[in-house]
Amino acid sequence: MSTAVDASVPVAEQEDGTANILGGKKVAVVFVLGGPGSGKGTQCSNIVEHFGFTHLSAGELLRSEIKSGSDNGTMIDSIIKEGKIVPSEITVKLLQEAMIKSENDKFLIDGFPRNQENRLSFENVIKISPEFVLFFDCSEEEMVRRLLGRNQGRADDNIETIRKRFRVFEESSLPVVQYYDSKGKVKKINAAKPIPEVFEDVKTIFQPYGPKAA
Ligand SMILES: Nc1ncnc2c1ncn2[C@@H]1O[C@H](COP(=O)(O)OP(=O)(O)O)[C@@H](O)[C@H]1O
Ligand SMILES: Nc1ccn([C@@H]2O[C@H](COP(=O)(O)OP(=O)(O)O)[C@@H](O)[C@H]2O)c(=O)n1
Ligand SMILES: [Mg+2]
Repeated sequence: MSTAVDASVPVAEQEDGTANILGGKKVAVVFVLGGPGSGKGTQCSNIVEHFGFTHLSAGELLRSEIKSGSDNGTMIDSIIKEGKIVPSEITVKLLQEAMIKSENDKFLIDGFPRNQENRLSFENVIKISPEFVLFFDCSEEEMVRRLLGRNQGRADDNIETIRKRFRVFEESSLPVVQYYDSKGKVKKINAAKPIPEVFEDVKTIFQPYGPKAA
């Protein structure tokens, strides 16, 4: 594994004194938040392509854990079908393993932290503070439309679970956004626009981190 520090990555000085070192390398983390269907995964793919980040979707990591038949799989599956949030120790461990395994030093962490427990667990275990939080703002009406049209065969993309996910987002995830906002770390994007227009706004934010290395 490369331990070189890429001086071109403007890793922010952290006011809490964390060094943002993981497995011997200095890393930059961006948390990507927004309601279900706001376009987090779609825009993360664009950011990977243009700015060379590694995309880690907490939801994808949990779904792989179910598919792998791990001990926790059945429990994770029922929590996701209920639209609830999986215990942080499971999700943080999956994120930590993926970050250590990666050669990259810039990570988009999509759909995490989804509650204050997620946030504190990441802070305590991984000890990395995000450069900033990218927040996709979109109406529920538009998000429902997108989720019902997503067609990825997801067990949680049905109207009953979608309603539950919206409530969890409001009650548990928005307080995390507010927490980071109080620290001046939130970059809010109007996610209701068409995909290319949203990406124009995203690009402006990521300009200091790119372009992707050849
Ligand atoms: N700006 C947009 N306008 C219209 N549809 C979108 C937009 N962004 C994403 N989508 C579509 O909406 C669905 C949900 O997007 P996704 O990126 O999976 O959202 P999230 O990860 O936030 O749940 C997908 O089918 C995607 O193609
Ligand atoms: N940090 C996280 C992220 C996702 N999840 C679970 O995984 C589900 C799907 O997350 P996701 O990020 O893939 O969903 P979208 O917002 O992309 O639609 C969530 O509704 C939660 O049940 C979790 O428990 N903890
Ligand atoms: Mg997603």
